[in-house]
Amino acid sequence: MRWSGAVLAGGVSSRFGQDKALYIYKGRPLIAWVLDSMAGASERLVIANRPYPGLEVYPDLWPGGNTLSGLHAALAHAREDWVAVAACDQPFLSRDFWLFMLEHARAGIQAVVAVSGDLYEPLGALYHRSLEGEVLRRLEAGNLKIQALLHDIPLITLDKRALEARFGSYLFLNANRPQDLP
Ligand SMILES: Nc1nc2c(ncn2[C@@H]2O[C@H](COP(=O)(O)OP(=O)(O)OP(=O)(O)O)[C@@H](O)[C@H]2O)c(=O)[nH]1
Repeated sequence: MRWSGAVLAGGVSSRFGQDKALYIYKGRPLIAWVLDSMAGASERLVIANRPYPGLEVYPDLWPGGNTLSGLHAALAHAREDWVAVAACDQPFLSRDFWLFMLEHARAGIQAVVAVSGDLYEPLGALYHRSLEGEVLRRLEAGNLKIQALLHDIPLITLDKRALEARFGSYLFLNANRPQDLP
């Protein structure tokens, strides 16, 4: 199956103190690790509101809605039906992880997402392009919570602990601050 990859990098890294997408971790920018995990995608988009030289950058189309703006732009710019969406600060996502997620994508659902208790992992998840309209409606209404969006749509959930056991305990780690990185 063909799929698009989208890395959200339109945040302001206020907790990190510098543009975290470009922070050098184990010799490479954080965003490079995330893009590498999407090597199997037919396209890899960076969703941001500033240029990243050498990368295909697409802007938010409805700015001001935090990660929901990024998700909306990812779905709007992607050319494949299924879109792998990650944050720029998730260096432990992997190719095998995305392939496993894609195995669960099927007709009639709009997302494949890890869950722990009643908390979803909205970044490091697959979304169907058909969600674009619903996401836009929520942006227009100021209803920016991705947890609420996921609660309201047909989706497949995968157990977060089981995914971490299989793909690494840091799988979903996102670095809000440099010291969050192992
Ligand atoms: N395209 C886009 N991406 C966003 C937006 N807001 C946050 N992101 C991205 O979404 C991911 C998760 O957001 P946060 O961890 O809160 O990142 P951040 O906003 O840069 O960091 P803080 O300022 O410390 O909250 C990061 O990869 C951000 O770059 C936005 O408005 N548009």
